[in-house]
Amino acid sequence: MTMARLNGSHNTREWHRQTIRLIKETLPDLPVLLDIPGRKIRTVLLAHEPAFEAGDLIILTTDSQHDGSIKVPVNFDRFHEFMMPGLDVYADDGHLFFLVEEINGRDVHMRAKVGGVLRSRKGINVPQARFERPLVTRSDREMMAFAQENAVDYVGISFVEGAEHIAAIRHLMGRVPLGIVAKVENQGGLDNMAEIIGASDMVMIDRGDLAVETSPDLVCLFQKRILAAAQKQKAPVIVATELLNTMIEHPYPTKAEIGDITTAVLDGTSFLMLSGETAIGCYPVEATARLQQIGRAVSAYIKQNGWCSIAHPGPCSIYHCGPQSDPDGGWSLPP
Ligand SMILES: Nc1ncnc2c1ncn2[C@@H]1O[C@H](COP(=O)(O)OP(=O)(O)OP(=O)(O)O)[C@@H](O)[C@H]1O
Ligand SMILES: CC(=O)C(=O)O
Repeated sequence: MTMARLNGSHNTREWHRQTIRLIKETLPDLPVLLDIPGRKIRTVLLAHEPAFEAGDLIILTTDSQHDGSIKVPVNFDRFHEFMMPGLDVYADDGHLFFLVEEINGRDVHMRAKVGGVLRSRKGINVPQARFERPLVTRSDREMMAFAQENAVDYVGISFVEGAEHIAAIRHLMGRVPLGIVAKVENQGGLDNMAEIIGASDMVMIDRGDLAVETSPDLVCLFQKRILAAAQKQKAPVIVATELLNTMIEHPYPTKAEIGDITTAVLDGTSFLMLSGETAIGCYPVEATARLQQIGRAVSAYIKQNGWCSIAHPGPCSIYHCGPQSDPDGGWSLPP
């Protein structure tokens, strides 16, 4: 493992504090990346996580009194103002989707298109809506102070759509600068990828949100474009999400997942990131080892055979396989 990523949207502050301390005690040289919750809209922590069938009515609300049993609150209190009948709403990286039928005060009535369970703190995406949210929220400020207090190395910033957002985050950091990982996860991020790459310290291709916000069918091509743009600027990139998704439940990956990792390495990714596999999966250790094994094997083959679509391939390990890496494969992290 060459970097540990913690997601500030899950678990408690105390859990994060203790986990950061544990990482620093155990692996003092391992960089820590903390994702700041940012502008991503999510369900809140629910006492009741509703299960439903296709065709059932589900109500999202900005009335925080609810607990999920009748209505499901979301963490953006103006959400209802941007909703209208006919909009598509996606939840949980697009695994669940709904059609808005009616807005009633703070409640958004939606018809489920597929069955499932709407769980706590799952992302809510409405690609057709343009939410007016400040670049930096109150919870971002608190989380940034927490990141600085706990001396993490990088913060991950969601839904970056331009250099202005990165500048606002740098300003917020003041005298305690941390590395900034810009998460490219919507059309705005794609449109402005060159300036985002230039302004940040590293870019993350967040395939979960990016797929829902744009097109799941084209996300692999978007990944290639971002990787090519980053190589032009010699900037490091993290490819994230579903690399070994079946290993959440099974001890072995599919050939398609191995192919996905191979493509990312061939296209010059600097880091490969697991998320659900290690956050909630049954095989976190196996998934981590397997990712490293595949990355190393692919990098070694590329090197031996001089067969690669990029100029300077380097060996690969988890989170780490850089075209711009040194001859031993050690990616030098920006100070
Ligand atoms: N502590 C946790 N408790 C429950 N589920 C979690 C926890 N941490 C992560 N998950 C789940 O694991 C999966 C992958 O986690 P990931 O960190 O990618 O979160 P996410 O909610 O998709 O947010 P992001 O878009 O910022 O990555 C998601 O389905 C997430 O809900
Ligand atoms: C990792 C992440 O934030 C995503 O895939 O959306």
